[in-house]
Amino acid sequence: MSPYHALMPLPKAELHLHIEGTLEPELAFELAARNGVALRYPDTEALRQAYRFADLQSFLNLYYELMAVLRTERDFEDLANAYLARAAAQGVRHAEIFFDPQAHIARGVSMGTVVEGLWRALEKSRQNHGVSTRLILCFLRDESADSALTTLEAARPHLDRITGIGLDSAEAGHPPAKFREVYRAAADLGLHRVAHAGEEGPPAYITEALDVLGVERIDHGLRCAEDPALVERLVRDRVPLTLCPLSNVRLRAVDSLADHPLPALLDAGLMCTVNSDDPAYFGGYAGDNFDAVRDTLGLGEDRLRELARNSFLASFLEDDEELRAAYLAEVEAYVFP
Ligand code: HPA
Ligand SMILES: [Zn+2]
Repeated sequence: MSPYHALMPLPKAELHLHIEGTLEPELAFELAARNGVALRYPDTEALRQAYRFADLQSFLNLYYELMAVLRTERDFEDLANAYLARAAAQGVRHAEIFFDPQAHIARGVSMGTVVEGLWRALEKSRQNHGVSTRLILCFLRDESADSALTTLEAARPHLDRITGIGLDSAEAGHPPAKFREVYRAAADLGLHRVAHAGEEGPPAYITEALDVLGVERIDHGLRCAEDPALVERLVRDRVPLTLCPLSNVRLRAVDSLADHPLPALLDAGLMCTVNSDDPAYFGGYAGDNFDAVRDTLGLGEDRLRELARNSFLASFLEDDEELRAAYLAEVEAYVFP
């Protein structure tokens, strides 16, 4: 990775971050010991050796397995605080954080434990870490549409903590339209809507997420590059893409970082952002992703500043436009080293 971390202080918002994907091996072992959960790896080094993925599914298998260590409110609080501290050290000023409640409920951990545990860290995040936050509840697209509706129902007592909904997990074979009803219900509740689309799934899933689910941002969206008419639409409507370059390399969505379409997507006029996805698994947090695209894709200062600006413009900060304006001013004032 980057020989030096020049872009760590560039102010940025992180818009594509799965909190369960920030579980570092050290914390996984600490929580396993605290909760008496057995892991099938002898130590952190052995666990790290398992971080070689052939595709999205092979990653998801380990991601869901390790969640077994998360059991109490305190565990979720500790997980979020560890992420926020690392993110702050990499210039993240605002984080919109995904969580996967179905994966926890299936293990007997309640929605309340997850949301209230995360909230303990999030409500003090500006004081403790200098990072503002939002929480986005994701539905697992390889579970049923009914399960998503039940999950939204379970979240109702906690909606004052939740800004929006998303859609993640195994994409291929699980088109966005499967979740039409729960997205309609979430819209009626005044929730923001995003969805993973075009990571492993085809460009048509991006179109469907926009047309059927009414999403405001596309998570990943990488494969839009295969459909020029879709790119034209995304440019015209200024639909933000939350790209995750290091994730794409680790999950083999691209052959190498040098082959990543980010420069071409920016040149096409798309509203791109750069994010970390599951940083404990993919080799880097937000600043690491910025450093990597600068070093490997040769993005210049104008493009890097544009990415940082886009991250705040695409964030769900419409309830605090003053804060968004302050962040945008920080981006414009930033002096590159
Ligand atoms: O990169 C991802 N893609 C889909 N689902 C996910 N859940 C966690 N990370 C991911
Ligand atoms: Zn993701």
